[in-house]
Amino acid sequence: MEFGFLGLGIMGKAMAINLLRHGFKVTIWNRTLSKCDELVQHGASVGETPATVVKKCKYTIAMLSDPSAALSVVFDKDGVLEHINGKCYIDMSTVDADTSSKISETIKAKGGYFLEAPVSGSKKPAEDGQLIILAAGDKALYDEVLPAFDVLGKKSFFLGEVGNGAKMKLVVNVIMGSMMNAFSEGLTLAERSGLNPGTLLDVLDLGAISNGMFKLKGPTMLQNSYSPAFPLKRQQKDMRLALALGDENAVSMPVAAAANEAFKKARSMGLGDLDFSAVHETLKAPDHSS
Ligand SMILES: NC(=O)C1=CN([C@@H]2O[C@H](COP(=O)(O)OP(=O)(O)OC[C@H]3O[C@@H](n4cnc5c(N)ncnc54)[C@H](OP(=O)(O)O)[C@@H]3O)[C@@H](O)[C@H]2O)C=CC1
Ligand SMILES: O=CCCC(=O)O
Repeated sequence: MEFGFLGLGIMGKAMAINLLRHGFKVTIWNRTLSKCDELVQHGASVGETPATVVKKCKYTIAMLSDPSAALSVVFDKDGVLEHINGKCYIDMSTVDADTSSKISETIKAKGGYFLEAPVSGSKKPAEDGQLIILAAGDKALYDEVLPAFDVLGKKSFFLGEVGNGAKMKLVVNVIMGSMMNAFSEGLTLAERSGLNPGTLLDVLDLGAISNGMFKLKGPTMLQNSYSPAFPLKRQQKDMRLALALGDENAVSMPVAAAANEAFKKARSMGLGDLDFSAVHETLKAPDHSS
């Protein structure tokens, strides 16, 4: 099975390498061409534009930063639409439902097939083929590409009409972003009140709120180490999109709104390219209270 792959950032690179390792043929494209070099070593071919990739491959996956990138790669000159007739496009980027629907409707109107399939799980699960895939759209296409999803993920969900995958992903990430802020406040409170925050991690891990994120990020946060697995600017994008979904559905989300403010503050401090756990740094501003 041959796949096109557009977008070789943290996630796209790991996912495309995984497909190559499992015997899929992969033709790649990335806006910054130099990022293709490493994948060529793994056996990938390079397409000059998104249009040439789609022309060559029956199936093309995209893993792009945000709604504006997802739209640009489809609608701009030399974009996906130019050769989409009869071809299949699977957008795994985290975007809002409106963006996904706009892409879907246009692709279908031009004779193509569309599936949205955002993922839960970060850099390591992407490297290990342990993502959780939240697909929606064309069910026949979903069934066709399951062999690839089985390589990329540990579990795939088919959620019905286009938009449901995007919404599910945003709901998951708004919970995650809010949890990260509560966790960060707790670590800081432990430290400032004279407790050993390492012991707090052990206590948390034994109780009802033990979870993978605390386990993975806690030790590195205590070392002020924020090598990006999930860049903070992407988490803030997801908070923004999830809050907009809350607006549309008249859901009051004060916890998420406060978490979003913390991520915005972190971005304003120049931390956007670090891991989203760097929101922890916002609590370290000088304290003039005493
Ligand atoms: N990192 C993570 O843990 C997870 C991320 N996600 C989601 O996956 C997607 C990718 O994330 P991630 O890999 O971390 O992000 P990165 O910032 O590492 O990669 C972003 C990718 O988008 C490309 N891109 C950005 N703007 C444009 C544009 N205007 N036109 C064309 N290409 C563009 C970049 O190209 P270039 O190299 O030229 O900049 C790069 O390939 C995002 O939607 C994110 O929310 C989902 C689950 C986990
Ligand atoms: O969108 C990014 C999600 C990161 C994760 O699920 O760990």
